[in-house]
Amino acid sequence: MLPLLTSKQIHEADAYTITHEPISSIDLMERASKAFVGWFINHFQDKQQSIAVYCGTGNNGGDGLAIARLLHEHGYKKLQIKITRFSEKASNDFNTNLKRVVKTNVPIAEIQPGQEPLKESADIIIDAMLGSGLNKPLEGDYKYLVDYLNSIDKTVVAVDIPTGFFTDGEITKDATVLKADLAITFQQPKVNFLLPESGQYIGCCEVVKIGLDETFLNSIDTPYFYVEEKDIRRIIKPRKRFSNKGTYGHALIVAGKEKTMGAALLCASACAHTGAGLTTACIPQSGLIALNTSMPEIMALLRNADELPDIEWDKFSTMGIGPGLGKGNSILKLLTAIFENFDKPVIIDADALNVISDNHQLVSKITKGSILTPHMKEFDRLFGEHTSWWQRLQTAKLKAKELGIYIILKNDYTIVATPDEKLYFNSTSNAAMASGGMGDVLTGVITSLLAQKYSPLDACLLGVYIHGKAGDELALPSRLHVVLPSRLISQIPVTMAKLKA
Ligand SMILES: NC(=O)C1=CN([C@@H]2O[C@H](COP(=O)(O)OP(=O)(O)OC[C@H]3O[C@@H](n4cnc5c(N)ncnc54)[C@H](OP(=O)(O)O)[C@@H]3O)[C@@H](O)[C@H]2O)[C@@H](O)CC1
Ligand SMILES: Nc1ncnc2c1ncn2[C@@H]1O[C@H](COP(=O)(O)OP(=O)(O)O)[C@@H](O)[C@H]1O
Ligand SMILES: [K+]
Repeated sequence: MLPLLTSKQIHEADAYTITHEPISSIDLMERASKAFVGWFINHFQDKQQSIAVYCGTGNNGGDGLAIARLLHEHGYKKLQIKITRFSEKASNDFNTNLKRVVKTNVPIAEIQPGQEPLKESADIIIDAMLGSGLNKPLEGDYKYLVDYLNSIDKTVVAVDIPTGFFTDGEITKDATVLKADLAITFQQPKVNFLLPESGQYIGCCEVVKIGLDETFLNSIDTPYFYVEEKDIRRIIKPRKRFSNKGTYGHALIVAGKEKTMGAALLCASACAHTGAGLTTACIPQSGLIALNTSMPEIMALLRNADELPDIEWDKFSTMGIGPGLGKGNSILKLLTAIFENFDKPVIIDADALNVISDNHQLVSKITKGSILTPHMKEFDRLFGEHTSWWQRLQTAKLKAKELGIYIILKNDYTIVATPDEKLYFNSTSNAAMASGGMGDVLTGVITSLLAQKYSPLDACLLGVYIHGKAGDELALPSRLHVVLPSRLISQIPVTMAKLKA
């Protein structure tokens, strides 16, 4: 699990590494700059392209100067450096790197406060003006320059962090940020890179390791974690010899109504494909033929609008409730009955979440350890309108603790909030998965894992990861535009096998 740090904590890790490795700060800057250049030269191989390196006068600018020198040494011919002398202060490492780069004869221009930006004609802009030292929104000279650079629509590669972008805290709607096609960031992704609001500022992000002290990084107290494949490999369990269907639990999928039976079918199918020993779908009579013809493996428990279905509570290991279920009084009664009679954690999604939003007294009745899987709109219906994802993170953390539940906030980097106030960011999935029914599949996957006796936390982390990974395996190699949920379902056993290999 990679702990994600705030800017302040990254500065602490920086200082710790300098003292304890030990390494001088100028050498650490050189290491970071080399890591940047290593990635850059692999991806921008045309050495005839013109490159302008914009440098502030802090350490981000110091990196920029070192990067310009290293690119010069690698044979990049058309380099120029532009220093923003907007402050009288300059860091020691900036000054050292300035002395070093002067010897290369790469042309250097300085932009003074109040000066019109120099007309920029370079093909590529390397942004090394401000990084993790940003301490206020851009205004004045920086804002003017960044607005100009944004207006000329060049390829921008940010060093560590785009100028003007706060790595933690709320991203305000009117922020001025130098939009980066690519951010090559040091050591680890920054929390705000993983939130949807960053999409308009950062085209894509690459993380390059710079050798900060790993033991120290892992010891820092943070609620934010990034889930990697090695974490998932530790969680996923093998199918054992002599096991039988009873070993892997019996899941009940409570879903579907006449015109949204597809949601129930997707959810139940995903549940079976993820390995539940038995799957039963609690559906209306109108869906029975569809269920029996499309998935003979799955059993049916019929329900009608007028009375509660006859659920044998002890029979089921867990329940996944909500996809295509519909709303209204009968569903309210059904949910209430489940919360009153079934004492194991359940998974609550889609319409079931909306019924809870409309009947807020149900929130406190949700069985402890249960898992809610809202997308952004369902989340806001449940817990109130939010104007930013940072706010949503804080609410998810608070509510997961208060209610003793797990909240899976679905997104590009889906977030799992836990009762012990941690937030885990998933690292798989892609935009080809933005297709109706994909959330129903996720609910089936997680229900299946809970039925197989994974703890709620492991079921959340593993389920979200597998779901996204199956989508990645299908979409990324051939750059598929779209992956349909039913296709993703058939990939799940393959994905799980690879993770266990
Ligand atoms: N561990 C790592 O990851 C490593 C990090 N390294 C690099 O160091 C970078 C961080 O460097 P840094 O701390 O010197 O901060 P940086 O971003 O250059 O800002 C400098 C000054 O800008 C100013 N300023 C702030 N906001 C402003 C505003 N809105 N408008 C105008 N001015 C503003 C502010 O001055 P002040 O406001 O205090 O006068 C501040 O002191 C990091 O991103 C990475 O590139 C590597 O070299 C080595 C390992
Ligand atoms: N752009 C995207 N990048 C990554 N994952 C995505 C993207 N769009 C959707 N997904 C994933 O697909 C699922 C969509 O869930 P949801 O919105 O509930 O769909 P539905 O209600 O249609 O079943 C979520 O797991 C989400 O993480
Ligand atoms: K920068």
